[in-house]
Parts: sequence; C-alpha cells; structure tokens
Amino acid sequence: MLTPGSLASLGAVLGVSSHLGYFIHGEHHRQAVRLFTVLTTSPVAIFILISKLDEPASITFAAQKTAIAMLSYLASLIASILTYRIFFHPLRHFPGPFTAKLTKLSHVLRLLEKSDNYIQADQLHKEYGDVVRIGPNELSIKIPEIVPLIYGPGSKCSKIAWYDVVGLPNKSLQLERDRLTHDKRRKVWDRAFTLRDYESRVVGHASTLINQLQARSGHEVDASLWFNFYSFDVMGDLAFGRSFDMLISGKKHYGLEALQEGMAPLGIINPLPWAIPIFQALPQPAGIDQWVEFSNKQILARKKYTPENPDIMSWLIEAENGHTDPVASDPRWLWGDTRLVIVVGSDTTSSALTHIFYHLAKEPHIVSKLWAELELIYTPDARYLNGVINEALRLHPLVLSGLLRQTPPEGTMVGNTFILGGIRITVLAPTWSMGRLESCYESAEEFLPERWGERPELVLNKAVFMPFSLGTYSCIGKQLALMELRVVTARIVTQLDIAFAPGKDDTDLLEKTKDVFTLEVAPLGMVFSPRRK
Ligand code: HEM
Repeated sequence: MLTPGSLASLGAVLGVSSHLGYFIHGEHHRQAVRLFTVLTTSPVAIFILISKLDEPASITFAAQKTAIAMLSYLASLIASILTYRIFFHPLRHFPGPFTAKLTKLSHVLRLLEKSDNYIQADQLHKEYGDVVRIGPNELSIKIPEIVPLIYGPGSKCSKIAWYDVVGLPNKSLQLERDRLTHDKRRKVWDRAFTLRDYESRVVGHASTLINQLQARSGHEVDASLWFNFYSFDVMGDLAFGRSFDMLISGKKHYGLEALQEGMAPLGIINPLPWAIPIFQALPQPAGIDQWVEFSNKQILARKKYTPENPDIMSWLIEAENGHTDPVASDPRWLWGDTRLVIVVGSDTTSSALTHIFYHLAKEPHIVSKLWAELELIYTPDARYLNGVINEALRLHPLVLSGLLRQTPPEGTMVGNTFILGGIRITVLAPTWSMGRLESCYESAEEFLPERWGERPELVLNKAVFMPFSLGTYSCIGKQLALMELRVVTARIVTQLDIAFAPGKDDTDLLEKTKDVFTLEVAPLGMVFSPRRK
C-alpha cells in the first residue's frame, strides 16, 4: 500500500537527487522539449502505476496520490535549486536583486512591458555597482578591462547555450558555438566579402532613397521606415541578387513586417535559453511562421537563377553544391545563413542610420561641419563623417544589452574575483552602458564626432568600443556596413536639409525603441528639404 506519506517522501528524495545528480551539471537546453514532455506526461504514467500497484484504489485516491507525488517532487526540486542558488552558488557573493539570484523568470517578467533590457541593466548597475548578478548563473560586468577578456581575440570564453537554440533546427555562422566548425563556415562567408565591389550597387539604392525623400520634400516622413526600406533593398540585392523594391514602391514588403514580428518574441524570451525550444515546439504565432516562410522562399527562389553579378549567396550556394566537407554541404547551413543575412544585413544598418540622422537633426552644427568636410573630400577617410558614424554606434549600439558569453571550464577572473571552473557562468559587458562610461569617454553622454578625429583625447579607453564585436566572432559585414552608412549619410547631408518634423523630437525614438537582441527602432518623424547653400 502506497501511503500519501511514503509518496511524498519518495517525491522529495527524487526532487533533490534529480537536481544534485542531473540538473546542476552541464547544459540541458537541448533536452528541454524532451524534459518538458516527460514532466507534463508523467502525472498520467504515475496515475496508472498507482492504480495498478495500489489495488483496490478508487480513481479519486489514485489522483490524489499522483498529485502528492508530483507536487512533492516539484516542490523539493525547486527548493533544492533555490537553496543552492542562494547559499552555495559560486556567484552568491555578487550583488544583485534577490529575485535575480533565484530565477531568470523575474528578468523575463520585467521585460514584458517594454522590452527594454538595456535600460534595466543600466539601472541595476547604478543600484548594485560594476558587477551585478542579473541571473542565478549570470553576471553583467561594467568594467572596461573585461571587454578583451570576454570578447577579444584569444578569449577563452565561448558562446552561451542561447546560440544553440535560437535558430533551431538550422545552423548558421553566427549561431555556431564550436570554434573549429565556426572557423570553417567563416571561410565560406569570407569569400563573399573579400575584395567584392558592392559599392556601385549600394550607391544606386542610395540615389533612389534620395529621390524619394526629395519627392516628399517639406513633408513629414518616418525616417526610420525609409532607412529600413533602404537597408532591406540593399540586403535583397547584395544577398539574393534582387532588391525588394521598397524604395521604389514606398511600401513595406511583407518580409520586413515578418522579420519584425519574428524577432519580437526574442526580446522577451531571450533570457531563458531552455524555454526557446519549448516555445518553438508550440504552435507559433502567425508572425513567426510568416518570417520562416519568407526566409525560406528567398533561398528557394535564389537557387533557381544565377544573377549577373555574384551576390553573397553565390558563395554559400556554391559551397553547398560543390563541397564534400559536411560544414559546407549540410543544407541546414544555407537555411540558417539565409535567415542570418536577412537579419544582420538589414536591421543593422537601418538602425545605425536612424540614430545618425536623429543626432544630425538635433545638432545642426554637426551638419555644417560635415558639409565643410564633404565639399573637399568624400572617401572612406572622411574623418568627421567616420566620427559621426562611430558616435552613433557608441551611443546606440546594435546589440544594446551585450553579447552573452560563457566562462571557460577552468574558471576565469571577473574584476578582482576568480570564478571557479567546473560550472559555466554567463558573462556579458552591457554594451549600451559601456558606451557611456565616463572613465572611457570624456563627456560620455555627448555626441562628439571629433573624439574619433581631431580630438582623440576625448576617448580615454578605446578598448571598450566594439560595435562590431571583436575577435573570432566579430562582424564579417563590418566594411560593407560602414560603406553603406557612409554612402547614404554623405549623399543626404550634401543634398538635403534635415530637421525633426514639426512637433516631433527624440522622445519616441529613445523611449519606444525595443531591445529584441538587435533593435526594433521606433518611428522618427523628420522633414527633408532641398539644401539651402
Ligand atoms: C551597423 C551595422 C552592423 C553592426 C553594428 C553589426 C554588428 C555585429 C555584431 C555585434 C556581431 C556579433 C554578434 C554575436 O556575436 O552574436 C555581428 C555579427 C555578424 N554580422 Fe554584423 N553588424 C552590422 C552589419 C552587418 C552587415 C551589413 C552584414 C552583412 C550581411 C553583417 C553580417 C554579420 C555576420 C554574418 C555576423 C556573424 C559573424 C560570425 O559569427 O562569424 N553585419 N555583427
């Protein structure tokens, strides 16, 4: 006879031992769906077992006993996890909100309202100091020296579990955690970026953008949307050999809509990598399905024709067709890299452009200095123009809350503290806050392009400036992105006057932009008009 007491004890013992024997060791995100299925179906199995073992048992009794066994298991599992996290975890001495020590769920709940992870991280640093425990297993570290240690070439830190699950079932360059495999795939991508001349194509799209802004001269336009059209069209052309023609139609392609809806849930669920596969296994919101379908369509269509001028996909498709190397020929790479190129090739530059033009509208003296420079030269060496771009990327980085990395198995130094090896800790440098560190930038909150040119003394510690990340995993599209930004900024500034639309300022942009791993940039009402000489 199984008494309620014996079942409760058995559940409690199993709860503690499954924590200490299994959950506390290693990573379990890849098994998340299986574990979730076991957890949700085991009450039925236990019910049947109790009914058999406990004859004659009424259904009510068997149900009660099942509930006792399950609840005592879950209660003791949770109690064991929380006790460990509060009293025994290697991060227990680091300051941070009490709820963050217990669970990352509190983090997710805080994001539900505004998806403003970077602002919340900044507030936590103001409250708790330079190193904050922002999750049971996670530290946000606002110390300049940490940047090369976590991200720099030769860093022993690796990408966290999030990278494994966010693109499932596909693979992609950015999401690959194994360094050797990543390096092999990076070589395939390198061919698409080495010595390719994409500038003339970019200039064509910039001219279309300017024509459209001229056609709307004196009227309010949502600059954020038009820069999105530009970057999406450029990405379509350079990656898939065909523009999406949004600049021509002036309308949002459903692909852009799908991308934005597909990325939105990430802003909320990101802090819980184990929950991502479970979320993906459930029926997906229409937006996400549309995003996947849109992305798949691009590569299927692209495979059917060979563009006149090679595009980024030319090299990735060639690798899939021609190689015996599994890293090149596994079709999951092409599906995943297609999604990657759509995200990183479009949202990134449009976000940077929107912030550049927000600052130009706010501080007209910068525009005058740009005119002066661009009247004399327009080359990649235009120092002030490059300074404007750097300042926008410093104050409004693409990945606002920081790139998540894992400490090596042998442990690592965090500030002055050594974190023991054996358990992998997630670490990040909060990019948005780091860009505003007074110890690294003189008058850090001010937009001062000259700090990157004629007044280098305004940069006190250049090591923290890493808008394109550093080392092995740094942005492969950096030079392309900078060229896209220079081409459009130089052309608009020399041809059009720029102002905020009447009654509009920066409020929406700064308060409504969402942190969804990259940025979902809020509208920016501006007026462009022919330049008064
Ligand atoms: C202003 C524009 C851009 C910024 C600020 C930017 C920034 C970044 C950052 C921070 C990463 C590292 C992500 C991580 O470690 O998880 C990254 C990776 C990457 N970016 Fe960019 N990016 C920009 C534009 C582009 C463009 C236009 C492309 C080209 C299509 C591109 C392609 C990539 C790729 C493929 C990776 C993955 C590299 C790897 O893991 O080896 N990016 N980018």
